[in-house]
Amino acid sequence: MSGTFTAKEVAEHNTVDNGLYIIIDNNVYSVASFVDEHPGGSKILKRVGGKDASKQFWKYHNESVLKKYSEKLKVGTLKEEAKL
Ligand code: HEM
Repeated sequence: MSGTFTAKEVAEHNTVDNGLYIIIDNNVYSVASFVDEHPGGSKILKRVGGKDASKQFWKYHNESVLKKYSEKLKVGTLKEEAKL
């Protein structure tokens, strides 16, 4: 599954029930299936649902985490002109 999302569309997916999308750089991830296994906890992920979490992500992780989980969690990319 892969698509292009506006920031507004991502913002609509801000709960586990509707996919819990988060933006990291220009990519969109659906972390609903992952929240319960997130080593950093589910709470912190739910808090950034529907938002750009790039800053928080890079504070706690490195590129290898994205490499490992992208295939499973990435649902698309952010529409460039719609970036907040
Ligand atoms: C696609 C999204 C994410 C994935 C796949 C992911 C994955 C992981 C993994 C695998 C770890 C274990 C440590 C490591 O291997 O580096 C971890 C730890 C952690 N993550 Fe995430 N994470 C994601 C998003 C986020 C976001 C958006 C935040 C903050 C808002 C966050 C906060 C943390 C914290 C605080 C830890 C614990 C760090 C520690 O104990 O040292 N994560 N995450």
